This record gives sequence, C-alpha cells and structure tokens, in this order.
Amino acid sequence: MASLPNGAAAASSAGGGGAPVVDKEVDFANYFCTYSYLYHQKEMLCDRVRMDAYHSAVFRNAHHFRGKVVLDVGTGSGILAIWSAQAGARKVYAVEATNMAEHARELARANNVADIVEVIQGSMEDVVLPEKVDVIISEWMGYFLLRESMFDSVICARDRWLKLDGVMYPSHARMWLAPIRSGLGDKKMEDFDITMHDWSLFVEDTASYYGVNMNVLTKAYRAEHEKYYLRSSIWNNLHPNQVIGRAAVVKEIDCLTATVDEIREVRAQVTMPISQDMARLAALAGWFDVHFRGSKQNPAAQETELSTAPDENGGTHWGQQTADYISDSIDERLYWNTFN
Ligand SMILES: C[S@@+](CC[C@H](N)C(=O)[O-])C[C@H]1O[C@@H](n2cnc3c(N)ncnc32)[C@H](O)[C@@H]1O
Repeated sequence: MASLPNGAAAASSAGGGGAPVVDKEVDFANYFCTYSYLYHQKEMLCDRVRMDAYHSAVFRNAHHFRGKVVLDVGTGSGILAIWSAQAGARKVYAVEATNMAEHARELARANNVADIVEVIQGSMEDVVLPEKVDVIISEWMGYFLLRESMFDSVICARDRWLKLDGVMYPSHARMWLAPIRSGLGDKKMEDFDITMHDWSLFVEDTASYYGVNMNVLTKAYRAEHEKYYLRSSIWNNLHPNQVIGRAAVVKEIDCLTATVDEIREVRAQVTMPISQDMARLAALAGWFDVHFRGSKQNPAAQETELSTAPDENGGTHWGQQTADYISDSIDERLYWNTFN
C-alpha cells in the first residue's frame, strides 16, 4: 500500500513509532517512515476487501501452511505472519524494516504465537535466515500495482530463500487499463488555470513592490505545474458505471518467476472498445488484481482473488489511478506515477 492517495508519502504527527532503521535514499526513508506508524497500518487492516482476500487465501489453503516454514516479507503489524501461524505453520519469519517490528512482536505474543512467529527487524535485502522457506507471503502491492516497487524486495527474498518447490502468496498479479468518463480532468485544468493566474499576479506584485521582474521564471513555473496537474495520474475511487468500455490487461505477472527487469517498464498494445453510447472518453483508469493459486506442483485447494477494480460497494484503499485523455503522453503520465 502506498501512504497517501496519489502516492504522496508523508509522515503524520499522529501515532507512535520511531525512525526507520534502514538507511535508504530520502523518498525511500519517507516511504518506510509512514509504515512505522500504527495509524497507517490500521488503514490497511481496515480494508475489508484486502483483509478478506488474504484471510481466505490462507485459511482455505491451510495445507500450504501446516507444518511449513513461512516468510512474511514486510510483516508490518504482523497480521499475515499470525494468520500463517494460526493456519498451522511450524515457523514464520516475519521481516519488517521499521520499528513496527516491535508492535508485531507484541501482537504475536498477545496472540500466543510468539513461539512460531519470529519477527526480524531489518531490510529484506539484508536479512539472513537460518533456513529456506516453503511459502513466501507478502502484501507488497502499491497503487496500480507497482507504485512502491516493493515487489523488488519480494523477488529478492524469493530468489534467496524460497525452496525450489515453494509457493508464493499471492501467486499472480495483473494490471488493467480501462476507458472512463470523469469530470476530474476538467477540474484539474481549472485548478491549473487558477494556479497560473495566481503566478501572474505574483509576478506583477513582485515587480511593483520589490523592483524585481520574475517573469523570466514563468516558463519553468508552468512546466513544473503542468507536470503536477496535467501529466501525473491521480487517485480515484471510481463507480463501475464510469467505465465506458472494455478493460484490458496490460501486464500479467507470475510471482514465482517474475524478474526485476520484467517489471521495470510496462508496455502493451491493447484494444479497449467503447461500449457506452454518447459517452465522452475523459481518461484511462488503471488498477490491478492478484490471485492466490499456489503453484503447478502445489496448487491451491481454493483460489482466491483480490481485485481493486471499480466497485459499487466502495472498493479498496488502492482505488484506481486515472490519467486524463487529453494528449498523446498518457503512457508517460501513468509511467511517471507508477515508478517515481
Ligand atoms: C503494505 S505493508 C503490509 C503490512 C502487512 N504485511 C499487512 O499486510 O498488513 C508493507 C510493509 O512492508 C514493509 N517493507 C517494505 N519493504 C520492505 C523491505 N525491503 N524489507 C522489510 N520490510 C519492508 C513496510 O515497512 C510495511 O510495513
């Protein structure tokens, strides 16, 4: 989960927790920082669609967990590790980069699984486990699936620690795009015009009050705001009736075999016929789903799906990412928001 709609990672003054223990670059530090707050973990724990999907996936497939060794990548509050233990795992390594690890430890103790769940505080990339694992479970998905790049850490964990016949939870992921109608594009355009008008007043005032002409910076200011208002996708929670044509899969990922190179860039040629009469194409919306199918050798007894598609019942905290269909650079805007 990313920290805030539209991926704006920010620490809140609410909640406890402390500084992250990993020393990464600045935005990476911000990213980890939010996860050290209980309020933020609670947001994820309150997403019923997300919770129900993982809960069903684990308990309907307890045979994958019974007597097995499990690795939970990014355990956060420890919820997936605790479920794994309750489903019968012999040992669960629960790795968490932030100080949330201490709360996860506390929670495991309070739920009587501390003898099974071993919480390890550290970056997954650096952690050394004493053994290989049968199952890797992780909730690594960001906006439009790849926003946080946490899947890189899962791939790293898989390549280092998963047994050859091991299982990934989730096992598969897909990215979707669909044509939509929305008033958001017009609103963004309006906001952009207001911002530029405000700038011209600022330029006039600075010249008349302080004797310096700022107009030479207008072009740069416009470019900066074009990127913010017009060339980045935004978070949205769409109603299904805003989807005006057929959605298309733009990327399918097998979590057991995917490589970092494979997810570095997503390109697809798709056809999305508009099916609603009189509908104006305003934007494209992107979302994802993941599946829990086990593996070929070790299939799930019951497959589970977690979908973040537009849903009339409110959907998930991931919502959808929308990019206005106003120029030919839509792919660039989705790219920008997904990977930066
Ligand atoms: C989306 S949250 C999921 C938390 C919990 N598993 C759940 O489902 O509620 C991802 C968690 O992974 C942690 N995390 C992300 N990358 C990590 C890494 N490379 N090593 C260790 N922890 C990581 C974050 O700090 C965060 O707590």
